Amino acid sequence: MLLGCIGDDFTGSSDLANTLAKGGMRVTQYCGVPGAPAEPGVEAGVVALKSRTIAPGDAVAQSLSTLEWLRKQGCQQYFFKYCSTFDSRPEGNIGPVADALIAALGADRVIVCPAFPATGRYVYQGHLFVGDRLLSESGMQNHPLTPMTDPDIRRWLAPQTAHPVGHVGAPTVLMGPDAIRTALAAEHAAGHVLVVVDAIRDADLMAIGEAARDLALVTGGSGVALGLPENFRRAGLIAGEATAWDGVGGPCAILSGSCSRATNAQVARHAASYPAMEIRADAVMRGETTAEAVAEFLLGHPETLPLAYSSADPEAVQGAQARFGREAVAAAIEGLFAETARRLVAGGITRLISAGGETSGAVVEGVGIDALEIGPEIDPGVPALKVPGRNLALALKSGNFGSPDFFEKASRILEGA
Ligand SMILES: Nc1ncnc2c1ncn2[C@@H]1O[C@H](COP(=O)(O)OP(=O)(O)O)[C@@H](O)[C@H]1O
Ligand SMILES: O=C(O)[C@@H](O)C(=O)COP(=O)(O)O
Repeated sequence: MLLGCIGDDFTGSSDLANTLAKGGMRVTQYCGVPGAPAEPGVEAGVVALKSRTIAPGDAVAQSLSTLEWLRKQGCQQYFFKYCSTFDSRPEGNIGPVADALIAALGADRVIVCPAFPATGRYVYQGHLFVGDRLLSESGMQNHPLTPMTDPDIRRWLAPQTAHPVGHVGAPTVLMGPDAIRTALAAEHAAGHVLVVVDAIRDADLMAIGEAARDLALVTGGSGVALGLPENFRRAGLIAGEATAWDGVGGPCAILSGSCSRATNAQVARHAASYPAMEIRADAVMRGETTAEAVAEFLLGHPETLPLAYSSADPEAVQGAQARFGREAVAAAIEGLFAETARRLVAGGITRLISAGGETSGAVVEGVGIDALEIGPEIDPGVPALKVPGRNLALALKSGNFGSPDFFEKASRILEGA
């Protein structure tokens, strides 16, 4: 294994795995820290954690034990994957995990770059944009768990980390890898360990990737990983053969616990043409909606693409959180999706589509999956996935990713169409 990656959620990890696989690396996504060594031939290992919104101390502990396993696999470089919308809270977990990895690896200049131009995430002058809006006006200010109310990544990161935060601006990045390397050295000399690096185009990310060749640790969205496979290729370390991927036929079901704008639109569109069950937070909290009932509904429509969703608009989410508490609602809905997913797979579902990072973490844990093979890209940032040795394919969609017809499209690609 050459590149060892720690992902703070499951959709984000499959997004990173997708980028590395497209870059020609042989990638496996692991669901939690594996209990055994990686199988031979894996060039990039992406360990998915569900650590984005847990207590910072727990996120650090899980990330460090992941690092320990990755180090045992012989990795030459490490990547900490977080969200392209920098999802975090004033107490973490991006800063605390980055600090712990810096200490463990002795890293002294660490790129921080959530940019992902293919999905409209740009970093310019230290500020994060989604499309033509600042992050804090993009809908992310209403996220159920990590409301992002400040678009200045340097300012948002500062209270999360013990290190002063530096910046390499777009004018330098546009000059290419040597200029970026020199700027990182200057930031290092100025005492800045974590350095926010601007990027607005894939070409910028390729240049940053090249400049990162000798860095022990890189952090960011999947975009900044775009240039990393090329470093290994130039060094003659990766084989670059694509592994064959066959789809999986059989019944399909869709679970959506994401309340992000893109998902809400995908849910509304899908529900207009297919069987759909709305899961209301209040009914879950009162025990009126159970996993048994949700699974029964979905398994009752085997010939179609049935959907069950708790996706709701910001007012409904805020109302439920005010009545029951943010963490309590999230935990109850995630628990419901986990148990529903377990029942679906036990009931014969072979293609499972899940929308939302935390939701997907719950779904994968509910089904009990150790590792995932990476298949073709469904939409930018979302690959088709298959469970090795089982007749089960998945798509784990990040909340704000995917075209309006994502669910139909994913079902076709999972089938190999
Ligand atoms: N109707 C709802 N009311 C309140 N919280 C909800 C509702 N539906 C889902 N949630 C919670 O909101 C969170 C959504 O996060 P996630 O699944 O990561 O989606 P995204 O990828 O869009 O961020 C989850 O913890 C989920 O359980
Ligand atoms: O970088 C991204 O945007 C995604 O890979 C990701 O991490 C998304 O997280 P969720 O929106 O919570 O699924």
